[in-house]
Amino acid sequence: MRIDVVTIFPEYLAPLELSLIGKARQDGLLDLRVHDLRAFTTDRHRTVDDTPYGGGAGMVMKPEPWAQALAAIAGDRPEGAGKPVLIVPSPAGERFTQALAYELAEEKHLAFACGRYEGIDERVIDWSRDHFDVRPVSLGDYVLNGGEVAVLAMVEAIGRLLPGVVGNPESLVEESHSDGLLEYPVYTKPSVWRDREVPAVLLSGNHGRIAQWRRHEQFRRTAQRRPDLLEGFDAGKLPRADRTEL
Ligand SMILES: N#Cc1c(-c2ccc3ccn(Cc4ccc(CN5CCCCC5)cc4)c3c2)n[nH]c1N
Repeated sequence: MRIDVVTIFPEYLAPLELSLIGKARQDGLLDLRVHDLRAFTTDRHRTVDDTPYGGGAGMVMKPEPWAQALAAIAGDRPEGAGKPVLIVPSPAGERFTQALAYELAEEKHLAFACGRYEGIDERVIDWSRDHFDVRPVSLGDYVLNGGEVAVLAMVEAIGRLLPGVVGNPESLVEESHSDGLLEYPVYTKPSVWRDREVPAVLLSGNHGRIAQWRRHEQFRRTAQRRPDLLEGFDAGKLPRADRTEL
């Protein structure tokens, strides 16, 4: 997969040189390119923002540098390749979820437009639709200062789903949200730590009972912390022992 990121703070994306994503880049599994938006300005002050039409606080990102940067990305593609997906982090976007991460992990080419200030001139989004499949996406219901933190999270969530990135693909199967539920609790040595014991079932070696206990813990935690995830969940799919708890 190729990923392009356009930002006025390229150094904000440095953490993507570390750990699993960094190794995926070294191994050629992920071609991640970070572009400084200011490289696409033409004035001596490398201006990327201006005052908002209609008044209001703050500044808005000028359209032309964005069009130059995005055109360079859209134009640098194999002949006949389909439109890349352009993800525009925004508080007004569709919610980023594990399901969306799986969907985007299937794409060959993603681009991310990291806005700052009060956002990007809306005409850029409209113009981009001729060159990209444009997806405004929100990390969550709170306001950040720009799109870079969202891109760090999204690239990690998407990148770890790519074949070969995570050592043991099994570990992708039982994580939170992969089956619509929160994950079960995990423990390691010592079996007694500061007078706290590991649940005995985990020491039993009975894999059937361990699996049942873990499934129950997923439902218990989800009901307690994220009951919204259980709305519309088909309780009929639950093992009988789980139904009483919900
Ligand atoms: N993903 C994601 C995000 C973001 C995010 C993503 C991208 C940018 C670009 C700039 N900002 C800062 C910002 C955004 C909106 C406002 C409100 N204004 C009100 C008046 C009309 C204009 C907008 C203020 C400042 C961003 C924030 N925040 N939270 C998420 N989950």
